[in-house]
Amino acid sequence: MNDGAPFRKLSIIGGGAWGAALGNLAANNGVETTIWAREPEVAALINKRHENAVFLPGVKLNPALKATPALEDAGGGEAFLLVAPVQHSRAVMKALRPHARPDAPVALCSKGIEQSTGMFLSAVVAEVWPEAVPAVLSGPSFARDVAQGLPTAVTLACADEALAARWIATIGAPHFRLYYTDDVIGAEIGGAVKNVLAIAAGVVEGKGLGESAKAALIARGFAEFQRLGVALGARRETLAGLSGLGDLILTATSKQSRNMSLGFELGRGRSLHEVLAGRNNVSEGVETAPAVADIARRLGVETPICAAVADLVAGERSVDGLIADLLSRPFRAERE
Ligand SMILES: NC(=O)C1=CN([C@@H]2O[C@H](COP(=O)(O)OP(=O)(O)OC[C@H]3O[C@@H](n4cnc5c(N)ncnc54)[C@H](O)[C@@H]3O)[C@@H](O)[C@H]2O)C=CC1
Ligand SMILES: O=C(CO)COP(=O)(O)O
Repeated sequence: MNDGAPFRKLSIIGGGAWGAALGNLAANNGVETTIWAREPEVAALINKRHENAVFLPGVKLNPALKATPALEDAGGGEAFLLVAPVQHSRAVMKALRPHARPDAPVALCSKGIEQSTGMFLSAVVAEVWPEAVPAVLSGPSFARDVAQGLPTAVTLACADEALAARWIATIGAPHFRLYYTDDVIGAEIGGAVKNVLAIAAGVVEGKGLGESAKAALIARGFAEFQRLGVALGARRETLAGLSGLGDLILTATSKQSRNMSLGFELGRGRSLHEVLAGRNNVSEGVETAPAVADIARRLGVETPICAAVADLVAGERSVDGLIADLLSRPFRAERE
């Protein structure tokens, strides 16, 4: 692909750990970058201490990075990175739209499915901000690793290759490598479903079921999201790439993942309510699990692990009962 020019002015909608890490990348590239942070104290910390001490403590950010708690003040970007939790993204996009260029490029960086509608974020954007041109950024990348300059590679999906080149120039870096695809839905599916499977992987670890069980869960989980992905029109190469298998491996094997560590606590016997009450950050898999189970049911695709996570977070079944069910499924051919 040809090189693109970076955007001159970027707005980042969402002041959590990921918004801060991405803002840092853009500011390091000389892009005038403003983060909208919902919490005024987060905006003040970024402006005054150059640190998001609430969601990404201990990491120094580029002093040129600015933040505001007023959404209207973040509307002036030539382009937008959307990094709010998925369940709040529709409301935030609606509120932002009157203050922003209607045809602005929007890169979707959050990972999940809107529970109330079963929609991926590209479909939500098409509904509430129809002239905006969407891209999807997804792949194995913990905010802390990226903000500390550790090497990372992710997928940038966009139907418009020239626009993708501009995104790559805006946030890319030698330690943050972006690989281009035009398979937007493929990139979205990986990021959403891996969070659900990471909860299951955490349960396996919390229950002490062993490394072999974990590997089996990852492989059979990958089979689920391939079946679902293909049914939704994704390409297999995307599902097997950074935004799919790559992110599944990272998230399902590291306790740095909020989804995996949440599953771990559930496996240890704590209730979902207890685990969530002790956290200020987002675990997208909790709301995405029922959405994945619904979509799969509608399409007639079998996703037993995702369905088990949906039952678990709904409080409808116990960990032990769900594990017993999964282990007593009939033997079958691996390709099915
Ligand atoms: N943290 C990471 O390593 C990565 C996160 N992501 C994705 O980025 C998205 C944001 O996650 P993080 O930045 O990690 O968040 P976080 O967990 O660090 O912080 C929570 C964020 O949720 C926001 N929030 C809470 N209630 C809200 C509401 N009603 N309306 C709007 N915003 C609200 C908070 O202001 C805060 O910005 C998620 O979809 C996540 O899956 C993607 C890649 C890496
Ligand atoms: O998406 C991520 C890494 O690629 C972050 O995962 P968690 O949200 O589970 O921490």
